[in-house]
Amino acid sequence: MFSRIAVRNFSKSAIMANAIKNVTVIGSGLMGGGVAQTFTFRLAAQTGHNVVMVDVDDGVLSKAHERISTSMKRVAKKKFGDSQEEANKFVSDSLSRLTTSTDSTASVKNADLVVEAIVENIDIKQKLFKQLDEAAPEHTIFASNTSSLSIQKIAQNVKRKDRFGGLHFFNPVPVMKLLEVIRIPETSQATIDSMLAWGKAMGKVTVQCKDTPGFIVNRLLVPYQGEALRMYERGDASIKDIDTAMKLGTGYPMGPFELSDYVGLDTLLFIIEGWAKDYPDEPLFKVPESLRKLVSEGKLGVKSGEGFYKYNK
Ligand SMILES: CC(=O)CC(=O)SCCNC(=O)CCNC(=O)[C@H](O)C(C)(C)COP(=O)(O)OP(=O)(O)OC[C@H]1O[C@@H](n2cnc3c(N)ncnc32)[C@H](O)[C@@H]1OP(=O)(O)O
Ligand SMILES: NC(=O)C1=CN([C@@H]2O[C@H](COP(=O)(O)OP(=O)(O)OC[C@H]3O[C@@H](n4cnc5c(N)ncnc54)[C@H](O)[C@@H]3O)[C@@H](O)[C@H]2O)C=CC1
Repeated sequence: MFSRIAVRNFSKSAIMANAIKNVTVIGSGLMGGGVAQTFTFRLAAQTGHNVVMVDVDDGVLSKAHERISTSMKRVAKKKFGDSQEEANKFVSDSLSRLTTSTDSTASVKNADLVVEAIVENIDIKQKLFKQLDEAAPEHTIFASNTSSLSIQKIAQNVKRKDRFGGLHFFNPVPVMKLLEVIRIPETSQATIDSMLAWGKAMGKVTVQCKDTPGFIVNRLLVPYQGEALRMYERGDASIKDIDTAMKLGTGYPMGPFELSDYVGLDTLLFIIEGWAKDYPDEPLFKVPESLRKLVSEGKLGVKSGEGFYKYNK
């Protein structure tokens, strides 16, 4: 009985995921590159899908493509250890379904799903989606990977609000199993079902959430990171000891300072500043001064070579 239900559920999601043949990922930095990598890897097993990876910066696109290609070769070597021929075929078949573009509007002309992962700026996201709304076919589903902005605000200038939602991935995307699926009041059930099915087809475990600040994970995680910074600022414990305590005391893979460096201190500051502005009475959204100082000094974490810790670039 259980297995019959499972089979029925699987085939329902497989059918819905199958309706999505062409996916466009806009923004190919840390997150978009990871999203495109995940989609390309999964698509290799499901013929007929195509991924377009878009960025305004040609250099970012070539780097992302190179990273995907290197990872793909590594995976192929593991998968087809003794057959170089099969490994090469796997890599070339997969990469033949991945194209790159610097033209956002042209890239959505055949898209069934668009995942936006551009800079965390409401004006730029709104402007992009307005252009995409005019260029994409009527059935295309739009999703934002925003960490902290309101999906409703991002969708403000878009007519297809019933085909708009959030698909929030986690860093590093190919490794982290979770995908948050976010609805706005106008999002249709068919859109949510397609997004859930797509997430599952991409190997993710999905959870659903309303369009509230930080959705599930960041609403809990960002205040925790803020509290760790305030604990350090008060002099209650050192950065290293707080990280050690949370790793060994709770089993987290990274302590709050390591994780902040990993996510990017500029990204973290941007999230907290935005919420502090919108919710001035919420003490958990207060901006920690030590965070502001590091960002003003250009110390952004792993990506800049220094944050709370130093890294070899
Ligand atoms: C800000 C937001 O909006 C939301 C967010 O993203 S919040 C941040 C969420 N992310 C986290 O909390 C990450 C916490 N950290 C971790 O889970 C782990 O430390 C980690 C997965 C990053 C690294 O784990 P680790 O075991 O120390 O790393 P490592 O042994 O190097 O790698 C494990 C595997 O992951 C792979 N991997 C690691 N980083 C990767 C990346 N960036 N891309 C692709 N693969 C990666 C490695 O290749 C390795 O694969 P194999 O086992 O096939 O060789
Ligand atoms: N950094 C993180 O850990 C996470 C970030 N996010 C969200 O993902 C989104 C992207 O973040 P990151 O990848 O970290 O940023 P990033 O800075 O690494 O990448 C953003 C990319 O978007 C490109 N871009 C900017 N404007 C564009 C436009 N109009 N059209 C096409 N490309 C454009 C930039 O050239 C850059 O390559 C943000 O909304 C962020 O909040 C979500 C989960 C985790």
